[in-house]
Amino acid sequence: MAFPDGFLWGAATAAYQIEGSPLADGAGASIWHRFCHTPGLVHGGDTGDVACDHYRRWPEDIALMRRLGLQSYRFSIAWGRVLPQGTGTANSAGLDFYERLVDQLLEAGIAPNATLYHWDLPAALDDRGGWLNRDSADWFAEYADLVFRRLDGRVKMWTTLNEPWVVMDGGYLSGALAPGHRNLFEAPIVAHNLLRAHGKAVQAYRASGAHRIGLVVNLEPKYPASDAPQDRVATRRAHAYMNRHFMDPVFRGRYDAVLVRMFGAAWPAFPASDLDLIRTPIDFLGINYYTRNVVRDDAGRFPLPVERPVQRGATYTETGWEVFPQGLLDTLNWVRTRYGNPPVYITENGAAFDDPPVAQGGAVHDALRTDYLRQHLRVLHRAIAEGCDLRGYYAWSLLDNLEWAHGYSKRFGLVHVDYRNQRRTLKDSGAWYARVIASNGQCL
Ligand SMILES: N=[N+]=NCCCCNC(=O)[C@@H]1[C@H]2[C@H](O)[C@@H](O)[C@H](O)[C@@H](CO)[C@@H]12
Repeated sequence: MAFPDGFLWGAATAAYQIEGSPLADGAGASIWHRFCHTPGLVHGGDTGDVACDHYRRWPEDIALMRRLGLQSYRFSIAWGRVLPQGTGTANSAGLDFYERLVDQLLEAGIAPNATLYHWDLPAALDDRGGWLNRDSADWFAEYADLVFRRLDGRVKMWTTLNEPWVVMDGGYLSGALAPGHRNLFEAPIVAHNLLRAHGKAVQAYRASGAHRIGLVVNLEPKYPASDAPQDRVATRRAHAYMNRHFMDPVFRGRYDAVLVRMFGAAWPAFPASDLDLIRTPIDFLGINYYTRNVVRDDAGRFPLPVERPVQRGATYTETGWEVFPQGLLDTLNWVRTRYGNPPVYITENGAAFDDPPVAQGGAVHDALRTDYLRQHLRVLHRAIAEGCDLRGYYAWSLLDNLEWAHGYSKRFGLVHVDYRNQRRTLKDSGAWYARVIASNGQCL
């Protein structure tokens, strides 16, 4: 099932999850450095102090990307490496690191796809209120403009934010992610400032950039557990809270009324002009897809109860997510029909499984991951046939890495990392993905 000519095949990572050396060469600490170094918050007390040591081993990792035949590599830039205090004086060593990485990617024939914010807010800005401060949109635009002026042209695909929903829900409601707040009144303020920051960065790009910029969202289709009215109402609420929450303002210039009602008194009165900023047109949408959610009656409770009722006969990943490729097709058709069929890249898709250990001779027989990826790629081919403007796909992740509060206990990589000695081993799924890329999907 060949994909269209020019379909872009890649893999993705994020700075704090792979780089290590979070304070090297003048870099400023991030909220994830602080979060990991706060006892009890991350599995096993794991931190990003070393991670995959990519800050030093990036040439070796580019060689791995060449071996996979990647056409593009999605990575994120650590704001605190570039602006240690978040604003003000730039750190040339930090900019130099990303410039060298980009230049070598281009040398290898791999198109860089840079994400400006993948959750690692400079701690100095969190001390000034972080995303709760309306000034955060200006701080982000200053950072974005600095990086655009340094790298645009060599980087031709930019995304502003990675998964603002997770930043809001994990960082300010459940508290499971940095900065670990649990405050219903903070969540909509953070979401709104993230969206304003996105809009200001897009406007900054239109002033100086010459290529393409987008936004990356996590979309998770919601299905009612039954046809009972209370299950259907709960499903619509879950859909409003996660999926329409950011898509509606960015593409339609207004918030979902169901969402506003759910927050009730916790929903502030935002200036109408903010929505004009937020809906500044983008060039493409990045969708991170992992799983679906089956939703039962929430009895009107908010925040929503986080539950994933077990589906008989389904396969589940190590993060507890049901393997449900149909949800990816349903999501892509929903985006196509509700938001005017924007150009879409799958910017993350993958799974953590309990991989077998590295076998003698260096192999990792991760058949479950290969099967997960194959099922989802086959669905993409159908989505294109059904009219979705799907431009490319990035597997999550190039390397096993720091899975946030799960620490190093969950492995998503196409490449195994032995954290004791940083040895990389290409897994069977990685070798298989290389064949998919080489055949433009023909071998699926
Ligand atoms: N309720 N509920 N919801 C679950 C919704 C899933 C949200 N998590 C993600 O999408 C994260 C994304 C992240 O970019 C990457 O940095 C992470 O390593 C991967 C794997 O975890 C995924």
